[in-house]
Amino acid sequence: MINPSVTLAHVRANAPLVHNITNYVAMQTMANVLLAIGASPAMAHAREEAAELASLASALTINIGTPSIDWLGAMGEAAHAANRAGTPWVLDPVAVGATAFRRQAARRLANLRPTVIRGNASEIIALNAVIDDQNPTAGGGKGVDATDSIEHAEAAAQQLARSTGAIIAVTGPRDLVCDGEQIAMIDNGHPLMPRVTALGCALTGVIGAFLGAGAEPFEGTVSALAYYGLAGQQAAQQAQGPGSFAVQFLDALAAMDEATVDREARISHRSCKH
Ligand SMILES: Nc1ncnc2c1ncn2[C@@H]1O[C@H](COP(=O)(O)OP(=O)(O)O)[C@@H](O)[C@H]1O
Ligand SMILES: Cc1ncsc1CCOP(=O)(O)O
Ligand SMILES: [Mg+2]
Repeated sequence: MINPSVTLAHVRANAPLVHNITNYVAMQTMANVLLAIGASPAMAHAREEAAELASLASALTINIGTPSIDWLGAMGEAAHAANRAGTPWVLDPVAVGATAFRRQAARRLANLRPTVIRGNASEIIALNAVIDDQNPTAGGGKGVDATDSIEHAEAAAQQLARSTGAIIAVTGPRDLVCDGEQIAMIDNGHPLMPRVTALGCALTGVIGAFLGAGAEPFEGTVSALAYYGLAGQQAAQQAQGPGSFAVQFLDALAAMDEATVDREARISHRSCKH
């Protein structure tokens, strides 16, 4: 039985420092989302300081949305520092199927033992293909957007969990979390969420905050997804479209009543099929 409110309460009480090496598009949205949930965000991608900051933080997130060679060096050093410090870290393989450069970057990072990997269905299918040395074009995706269904990504998520040792979170109209043995499905969320850029990237930060507040990785990831989706549902009730939704969404994350999360989280659990 997962109680999403427990970790939300820990985040609010402890304000974990979350170090993010994220993309130019997501930086401000992600920082605002982390502040709204009660965490303390820090964005830092210089190679000169990435490892030092990662070893101070409660959690690290690494996102390849706008990659460059310099940033990749910082990402690798930060991931190693997090591993040395026993700090949880989350990988967001944005648009990994799109280019050879992203495939190479994501393969290197996924092999550095991330605690959680979160992506949309197409990203998880593509990353699994990369790690498994399959056809590099496996997994559709249109740039940063998904073209595959969650159901279609289930086998890839399971295989990727087993090959990397990470918890795999696949997000979309429904969310799926897999640790290689068990699967949780989360049926919260709203169709306006993918109409605002960087809400997936910001969610990666929220997972980081939940783990940084001490949650066990599988439970913490499921809890973060349920809370986030529920905030999307609440925001949509007030919104006129994507613009006002973005504003309402921050307010909904901040105002979320902890008992409401436990009551309205739609989480189901089962074993993996194979
Ligand atoms: N069609 C949808 N209906 C409900 N929730 C959605 C939908 N698409 C995405 N979401 C939610 O939006 C958030 C970001 O997920 P997603 O759009 O898959 O990430 P990304 O931006 O990385 O592709 C998640 O909380 C997910 O549940
Ligand atoms: C549009 C875009 N281009 C490069 S990164 C990025 C943001 C992607 O954000 P998300 O994966 O949360 O939609
Ligand atoms: Mg994304």
